[in-house]
Amino acid sequence: MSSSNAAPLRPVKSTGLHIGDAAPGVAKVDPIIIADNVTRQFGGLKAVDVEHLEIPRNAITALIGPNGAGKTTLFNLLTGFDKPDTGTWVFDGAQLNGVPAFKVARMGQVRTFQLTKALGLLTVLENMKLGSQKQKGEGIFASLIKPLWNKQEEEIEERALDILARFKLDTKKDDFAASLSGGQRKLLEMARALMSQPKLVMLDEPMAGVNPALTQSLLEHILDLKTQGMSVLFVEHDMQMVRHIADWVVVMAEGRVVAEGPPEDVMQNPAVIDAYLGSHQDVDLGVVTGRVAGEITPEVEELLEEIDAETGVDHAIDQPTAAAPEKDEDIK
Ligand SMILES: Nc1ncnc2c1ncn2[C@@H]1O[C@H](COP(=O)(O)OP(=O)(O)OP(=O)(O)O)[C@@H](O)[C@H]1O
Repeated sequence: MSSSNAAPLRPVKSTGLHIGDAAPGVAKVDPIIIADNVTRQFGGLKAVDVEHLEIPRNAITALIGPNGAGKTTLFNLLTGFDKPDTGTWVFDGAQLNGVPAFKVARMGQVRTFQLTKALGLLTVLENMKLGSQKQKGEGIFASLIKPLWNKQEEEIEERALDILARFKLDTKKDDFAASLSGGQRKLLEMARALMSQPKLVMLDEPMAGVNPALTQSLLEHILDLKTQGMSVLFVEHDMQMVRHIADWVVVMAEGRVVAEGPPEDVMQNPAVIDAYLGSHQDVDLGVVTGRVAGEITPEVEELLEEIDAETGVDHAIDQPTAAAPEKDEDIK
């Protein structure tokens, strides 16, 4: 699956990811991350207390849980941006605890970052180039051999332009990143992460602040990562998105993993429903975004009306629509 011009399809879910009953800490058939006894304490508060967790390879895993559950802290630990009090974890066969963030990224585990003010002052293309790893010209000896880094520079630019075209950002390549809309920034953050040719992409709330006009496109790109052989781990509060694209869901509460399993199972768990799902839990986001054919139930209509009221955009409800809306009408 590639561009948003593709006919709307239900995402192909990966199944058979685990061994035995789906319960917290369950073993995976082919894990890309295996974590053990990872804890992180802030004063008297144990923000993360994960006994055992395996993240499946070449699948899309959602990390959900209420505010303060420890999701971001766990992300920070796994990516080397914070140090645990205890614990070990292996990424793609290599011990990663204690490895600093830049090395973690070089080993193929990247996370997206919000565009900071400083990065906003660089162009879209410059941002992309910064995302690439192992630049030969960075070494002292290599930097003296001009043809070597010239060639590499060309390769990096070519890859950047190719990825930008996929994300429909190629026409913006010379614009300052700060001039992009909120949704386009989210696309750039993801595009930049792909510059390092990662094995695992970690996304922190990819849908936060994104208008429904760009939701479909973002979903397609995340699904596309799996098609290309990558693994995805994302934190998200939008349960429709989780239900729609996640192959596996890990639920955290008070630092611990309290449930895990395929989304349809986890979301039938009454405790999970009560604690974590919003008022629109029965609405299929795919139908709302026009990605999949589906009944326009009163709930879907209600959600569309809410979205329209918030954005001032009139969403036609002829379902399904084949192409993603061209215009990005982000909420600011
Ligand atoms: N640097 C810090 N210093 C002190 N306490 C912290 C720090 N970082 C996180 N915490 C606390 O650790 C707990 C877990 O926070 P964390 O941000 O990981 O949760 P979360 O699940 O990502 O929440 P949210 O969904 O709101 O982003 C919270 O109680 C938070 O206040």
